[in-house]
Amino acid sequence: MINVVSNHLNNDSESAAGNYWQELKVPAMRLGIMYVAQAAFTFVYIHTLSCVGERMACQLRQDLFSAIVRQDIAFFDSHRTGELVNRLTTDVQDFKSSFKLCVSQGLRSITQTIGCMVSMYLISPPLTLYMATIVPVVIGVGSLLGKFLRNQSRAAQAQVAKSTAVCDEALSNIRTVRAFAMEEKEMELYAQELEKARIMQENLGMGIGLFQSGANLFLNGIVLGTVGIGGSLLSSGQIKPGDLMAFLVATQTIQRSLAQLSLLFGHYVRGTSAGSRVFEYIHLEPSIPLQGGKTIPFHSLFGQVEFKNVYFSYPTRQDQKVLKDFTLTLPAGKVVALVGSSGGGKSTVAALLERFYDTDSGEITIDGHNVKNLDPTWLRGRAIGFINQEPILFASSIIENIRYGKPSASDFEVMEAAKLANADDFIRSFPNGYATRVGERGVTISGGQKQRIAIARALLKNPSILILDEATSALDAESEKLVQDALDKVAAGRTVLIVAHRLSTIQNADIIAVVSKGTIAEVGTHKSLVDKRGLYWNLIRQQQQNHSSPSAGA
Ligand SMILES: Nc1ncnc2c1ncn2[C@@H]1O[C@H](COP(=O)(O)OP(=O)(O)OP(=O)(O)O)[C@@H](O)[C@H]1O
Repeated sequence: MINVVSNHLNNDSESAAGNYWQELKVPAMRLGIMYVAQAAFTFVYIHTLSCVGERMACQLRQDLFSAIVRQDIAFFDSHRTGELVNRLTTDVQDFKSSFKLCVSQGLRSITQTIGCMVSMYLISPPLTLYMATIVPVVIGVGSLLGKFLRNQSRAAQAQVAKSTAVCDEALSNIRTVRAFAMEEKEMELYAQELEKARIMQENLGMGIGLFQSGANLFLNGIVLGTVGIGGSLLSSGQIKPGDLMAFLVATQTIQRSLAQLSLLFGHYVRGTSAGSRVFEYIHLEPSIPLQGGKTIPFHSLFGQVEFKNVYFSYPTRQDQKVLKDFTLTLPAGKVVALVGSSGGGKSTVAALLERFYDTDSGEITIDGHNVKNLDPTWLRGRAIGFINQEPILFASSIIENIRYGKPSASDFEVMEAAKLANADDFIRSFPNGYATRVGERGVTISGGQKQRIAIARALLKNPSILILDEATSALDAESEKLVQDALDKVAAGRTVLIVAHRLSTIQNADIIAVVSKGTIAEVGTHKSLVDKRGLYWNLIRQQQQNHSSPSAGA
């Protein structure tokens, strides 16, 4: 009996469950489809936003880097590397994060607010009008405060960049820091700059916090105001209780959305000020463009250089006239050496020929063409070779460092250039030969070896005009002979401008010009200048005394 009842009951409950399932099947499936669609939308939305953000950051970094690299040398005289790197990294990152956050959360809050406003208007136009008059006040106050906080944010970000610059400088020059036992001092300096940044960021945080708490108070006031005005409309029968309830729910949703927006405000402030720091350089036009202008065909380029009444001050130090009425001719195919006391302006002459800067007045011509009318990329990339004898090597292989002189050069051409520069033997003596990687600043090879790699690099370019900015640091006798020998080979058949610091190396120059206080004081050959017993003769005597004094003392 019990079994029968229980079977019956079971049959009953099974059929009830069956009916129940039949009724629920369609809505449950709809709900399931909705959940899957929601998951799919969430995925598409997050993925799309992430793609847009990353592509934007990547593009911004590319644009910013190419804008920075294009800037005048004067720009780099007044901006520290660390600050520039900070814009490329931290500022772009801040801009991207704020953009993603503001778009994802801001869009939701704004659509929620608009949607609720519409339904509120449908419920009660007078109450909605009251709401609508208050929202512009919030926006107005927000914009004013936003402007103030954006300036604060910009200042704080600039300070962060300054601290990064201190850190960058110390790490880039770690050998000097170590040699002078300045680690503690550098740590202190960095800590000081960081501390300033921390205070500025905290003040900014306080400003944003004050704005948010004020906005919250204000928004809660709106809800209270709605209750008050709604109550009076209710008592006068202008609104039904159910509608007032619905209106209040919508008001609270708006309040939550606007509170969410006020939270986003801090990110918006940081993002826009980071963005303006990024775009400031992207929109900055250099005064000396990289491209544009005439080129002289290789076969008709003789390399006669003339400086005519050149006056020049560095843009960062306008009040100091570095060159004054500087006039000098470098005949085609001849070697001209600039000598003179330190700070006289010799390296400046070389920098002007490379058009790192433009003259204030006067002109510099190559085969009669003003360098201002020549294509700067052609001028620096093809016409002029620059060998700084304290060269910087890139953190890559030796072969790539030499190929920097002509990216299209074959391995054979690179090796031929290295042979001419007396570099092939020492490069092959390394276990990895030409594939040997040199350190970040080429620190894994000696000074003389670095110089010969730099000479090979310039040789590969095969320029008509060569500038040799002589090293101030002396090499040992053997190394110096190898370097000098390589230089003699590389100089043959070209117009050469030597910025000389040691007079012993330039006695055979065709012309020696003594630069003093930004002008040519004497010019002639070694013999004629020695016979003259003037400034050049004095310089030689000074150097001889300097060289002989240590041995005299010994
Ligand atoms: N980038 C720069 N910005 C501002 N002033 C500079 C810059 N480079 C050099 N100067 C200044 O210009 C003057 C000439 O410098 P320059 O390097 O041309 O002299 P130099 O004769 O080559 O000296 P040295 O023999 O010591 O290398 C110096 O007073 C120097 O301080």
